[in-house]
Amino acid sequence: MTSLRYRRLLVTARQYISARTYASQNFQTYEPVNEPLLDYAPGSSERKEVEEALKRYNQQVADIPIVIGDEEIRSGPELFQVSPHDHNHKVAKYRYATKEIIKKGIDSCLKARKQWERTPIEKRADIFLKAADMIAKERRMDVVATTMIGQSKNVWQAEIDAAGELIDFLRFNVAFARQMTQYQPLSPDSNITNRSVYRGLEGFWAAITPFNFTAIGGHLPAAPALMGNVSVWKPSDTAMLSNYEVFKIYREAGLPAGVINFVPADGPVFGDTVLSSPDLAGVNFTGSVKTFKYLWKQIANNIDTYKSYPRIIGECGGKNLHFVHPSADVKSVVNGTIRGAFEFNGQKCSATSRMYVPESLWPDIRDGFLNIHKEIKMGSPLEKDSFVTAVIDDKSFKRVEEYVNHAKNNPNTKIIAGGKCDNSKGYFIEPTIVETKDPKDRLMQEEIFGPVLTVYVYPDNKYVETAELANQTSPYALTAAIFVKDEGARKELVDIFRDNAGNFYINDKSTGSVVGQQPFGGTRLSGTNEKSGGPHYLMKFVSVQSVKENKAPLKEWRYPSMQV
Ligand SMILES: NC(=O)c1ccc[n+]([C@@H]2O[C@H](COP(=O)([O-])OP(=O)(O)OC[C@H]3O[C@@H](n4cnc5c(N)ncnc54)[C@H](O)[C@@H]3O)[C@@H](O)[C@H]2O)c1
Ligand SMILES: N[C@@H](CCC=O)C(=O)O
Repeated sequence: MTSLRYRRLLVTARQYISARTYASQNFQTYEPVNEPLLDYAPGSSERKEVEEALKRYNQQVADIPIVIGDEEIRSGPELFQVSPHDHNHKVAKYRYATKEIIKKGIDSCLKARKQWERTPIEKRADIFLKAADMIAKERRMDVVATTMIGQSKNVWQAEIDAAGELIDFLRFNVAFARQMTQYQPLSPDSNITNRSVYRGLEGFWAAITPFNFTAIGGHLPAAPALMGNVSVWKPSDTAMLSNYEVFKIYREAGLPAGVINFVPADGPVFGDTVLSSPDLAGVNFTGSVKTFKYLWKQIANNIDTYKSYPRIIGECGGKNLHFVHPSADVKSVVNGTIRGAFEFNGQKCSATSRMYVPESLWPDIRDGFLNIHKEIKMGSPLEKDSFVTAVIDDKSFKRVEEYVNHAKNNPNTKIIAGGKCDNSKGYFIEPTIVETKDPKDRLMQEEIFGPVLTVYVYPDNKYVETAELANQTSPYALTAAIFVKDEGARKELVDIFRDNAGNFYINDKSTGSVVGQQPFGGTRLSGTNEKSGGPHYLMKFVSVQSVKENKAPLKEWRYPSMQV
């Protein structure tokens, strides 16, 4: 049997086992495993299925409604989501909710809240386990194909995101919810029972989601819902198609109307409306620092209008680094950096964006980069050998192009590979590698969110000073990676970068966190670091009530010390 066939059989067997896990376990015993990924090799059944799904979605312009409770609303001017790799191709039509419609969404949440919050967690968990199961099986190709044509991920990247990661979020959260709610306080007096009641929050959540991960789109409203909360979900304009598929799956899995309301809207109109509601319970946001700071300031401005203190979660950008020590393994550095910097065109919050390389290794690392760079194919995600595709939209294209032009025109920077930008058909930016003489150049400090990697070459004997400089260069602290074999240097570098990254990698790339394995989130301006994909994340969505119940009559009002 060929190793490929063997691997496929293994994947199918694992899927069967994971499906059985759902069917035969309940909330109290459910133990998830990470969803095995399909490889979509030529000739495989999944390759055929995804091609059929792509054909289906490519032949239509999906008409996406605003969904409030059970009502589908299609009023207002039409807007379109296009394929980033072919911007003449419309994939979905949608409209923005007005202020009034957004308020209706809030009302719908508040109406649904009481019953949902009182629904036993086992029942809520069942719905999300069913949704995970549907995504793992009959709806897998829908979420993968819509992520490919709408967000321009190639099939492998779409599989990791829209299938693997989303399924994992939904399943692992169930086990995390059980672990978290198992805690009960002490009751040492036999007449007294103490208990913790894990309540969803009063009011509603605003789930505001980014374009770059379908999984994050689906996760941000689902996690609060699992814990008994309700939300208005504002998807990103450029991830509308895949996010609507996910929303429909939740409803088909049994999520009651109004628990999550699907509300496409203009960002600021949505923000201003939800943040001025007295019933705001919290904001679950992932996106840019600029938007997050705006939301935080608005909440501060409105603090006197709220019935409670809104909880604020914000997972934002990064300026993630690879720090290479002279003892590093060159091949790992080269392969890890190409993946880290250019997967999904650098549009990952964790993308490798700056790099520090010792002089002694730079010739080999540079040659390694240039050799791979010649082989990288940039093109449509529907062509199976495209590694780099198009950035998400015109705004993004212009922003990244501006950074590339800076690299071209600045005396301290030199482009050593890539540098071409072409938006005639799609928003294509070549994977670009820049060498800089200035370690504080803006290319080393600012989030670019595109396929641009900047390298600073340092003298080998200055690795401690250079690492300290790297730690202080950017306001972000999301992910960082060190490549080092020398044990003493490893310890020094781990210490220097301790506050520099919420997710830290040793001899591995700065991207690719897996639910349940590397809980994710950054510090400094990168976010509030709630660690999605880990057990502590769900704590944000519960408001614990401590209950003391006394079975003995209260016989005395005097203190023992007052007795005569
Ligand atoms: N740390 C993480 O876990 C993580 C994960 C994914 C993406 N990101 C970050 O997200 C960013 C890319 O995503 P993006 O371009 O979609 O970010 P963005 O900030 O432009 O948009 C995020 C969401 O906020 C909405 N929005 C914009 N202005 C708003 C306002 N005034 N009020 C309310 N909502 C508003 C957008 O419409 C979108 O739905 C990058 O900075 C990336 O690093 C972080
Ligand atoms: N989980 C992702 C980060 C998501 C941000 O865009 C990773 O680590 O690659």
